[in-house]
Amino acid sequence: MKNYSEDNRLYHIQVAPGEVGKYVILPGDPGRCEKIAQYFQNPVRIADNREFVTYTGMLEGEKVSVTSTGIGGPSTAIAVEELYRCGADTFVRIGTCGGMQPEIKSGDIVIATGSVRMEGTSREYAPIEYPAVPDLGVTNALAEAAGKAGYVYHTGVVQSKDSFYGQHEPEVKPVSYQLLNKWEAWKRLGCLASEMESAALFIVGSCLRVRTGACFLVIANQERERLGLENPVVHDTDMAVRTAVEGIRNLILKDKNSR
Ligand SMILES: O=P(O)(O)O[C@H]1O[C@H](CO)[C@@H](O)[C@H]1O
Ligand SMILES: O=c1cc[nH]c(=O)[nH]1
Repeated sequence: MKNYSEDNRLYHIQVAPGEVGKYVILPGDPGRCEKIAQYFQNPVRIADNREFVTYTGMLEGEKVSVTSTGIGGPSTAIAVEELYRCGADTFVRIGTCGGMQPEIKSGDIVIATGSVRMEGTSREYAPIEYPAVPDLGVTNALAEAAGKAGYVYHTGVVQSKDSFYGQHEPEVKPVSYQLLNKWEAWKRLGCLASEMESAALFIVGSCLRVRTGACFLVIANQERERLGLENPVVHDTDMAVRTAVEGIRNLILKDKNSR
């Protein structure tokens, strides 16, 4: 495998093999990394290149890391591929999302059991018939963490797309006929929320045969807005971050017990 780098570091994330743990938390926003790393013991900043910021520390005696993916499938796929080459094999995305069903409220947590592949990246890895699904063990560990903490959480299918503004202003786009009709279909099929990275994460994970999972903070819900229901905007990602960190802790403990 070619690193395209003069030293041992992977080209985009600028991390060298061995500098990350097997367990990696993946926020989209680089600004979220330091906050997440504070939940680790002895966190060390490893790299900061483009949208990819990485810290490594310890949790339950295991090396764990956090690397930001930036927005969207292409940079998420790069982060996962390069982290895998550095030794990671378990990936948990923590992101923000917009609710799609009336019962999904701002401040709730959504845990993905699958993702609609309305994005381009995953098509360069697997035929569209193949489902974007996370690992069941990782997903259960996240649900257990959210439940134990007493958070309001929902499990179900989320929609991954490439255009944030295609989600929020579909009517002014030249392809409004497509965006609006598909959004309606996803809603009728019961999609809980919309975000931009989980389909790529799950499909790249399937290709690499590694474990993936994803949890999200619902920041708002345009469908509640449309129905005239209360819809405040919530920005504090702490509950979703804790769900990811405690989910990883659950997995570490389970993995140790099954060795
Ligand atoms: O909060 P993050 O993890 O970036 O996730 C969501 O927020 C961004 C859009 O605002 C997209 O990346 C979307 O998936
Ligand atoms: O509505 C939203 C909120 C966060 N991220 C998205 O992709 N959409």
